[in-house]
Amino acid sequence: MGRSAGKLRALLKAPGVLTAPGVADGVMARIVAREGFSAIYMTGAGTAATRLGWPDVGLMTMTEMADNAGRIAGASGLPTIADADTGYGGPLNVRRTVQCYESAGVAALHMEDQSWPKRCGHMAGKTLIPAEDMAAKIRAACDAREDPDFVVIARTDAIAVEGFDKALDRAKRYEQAGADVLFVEAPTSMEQLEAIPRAVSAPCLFNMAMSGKTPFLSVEEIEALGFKLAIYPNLMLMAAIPAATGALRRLKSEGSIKGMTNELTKFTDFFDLMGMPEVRELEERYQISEDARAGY
Ligand SMILES: C[C@](O)(C(=O)O)[C@H](CC(=O)O)C(=O)O
Repeated sequence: MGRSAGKLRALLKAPGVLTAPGVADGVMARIVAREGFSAIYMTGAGTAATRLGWPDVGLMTMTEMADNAGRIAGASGLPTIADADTGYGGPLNVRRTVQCYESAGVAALHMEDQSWPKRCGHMAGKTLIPAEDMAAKIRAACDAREDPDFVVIARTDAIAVEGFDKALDRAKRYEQAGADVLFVEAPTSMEQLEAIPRAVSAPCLFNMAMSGKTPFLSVEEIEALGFKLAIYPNLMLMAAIPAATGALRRLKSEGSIKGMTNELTKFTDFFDLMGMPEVRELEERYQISEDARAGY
């Protein structure tokens, strides 16, 4: 996990678009690492869903989010880009947010210009803070980082509230305030998507949300548009929900799990995914036998 922000900066400089699947827990984080992705994203919507069973409407607190982000960074070992909602207050709160995320082992956070309580960027009913207040929060975030490589991503939710041109004005303003990466939330057309990376010189983030507001584009198309980082916030959760629902329905209808065991992850594969080979190696290194364990 050490120097993960530096690793993320290097990945952002490399050719191509950096693809960061979104997760909210350690199991999903392990899958992303096993499947060979080089960066990971902590979704706020998925975190609210996974931790609380509630939607993304500003119910999670800063420390809960930082804690979850740290667990994901730890379980995946990957440079972690984490949702930090609005930064949880004014510039002073933002400073503390950056410090907490950084000490949790996160490489980057994104912070948006919505007022609190925020809502998922793809939902109706958003409101914004003034651009100058957001610019001050971005300056505070940049000042607060201890590792100069820690990546500050500024998000604007202005498209749905003030229109596309104002959203681009905000993005430019946030770039001047020091944001390393710009995230213009919920563009709705190819014209908008083409204009965003051209409007600023900092790298841009593409949010492949599942709402359908933003066109579903391939990684090649995202790259051709000039975006540098693509997040897939809830892809894995959306894939897991029908699978889990199907298993429960079969349990109900068949009264047993016997008929589905071939389709399920095997017990040993599950623990291997969770790092059992590493545990075995460590047990060997420290000579932790069953007898020794009995003495602890
Ligand atoms: C990026 C996002 O903030 C998230 O929480 O992952 C969400 C994603 C989503 O709900 O699909 C967003 O507001 O876009």
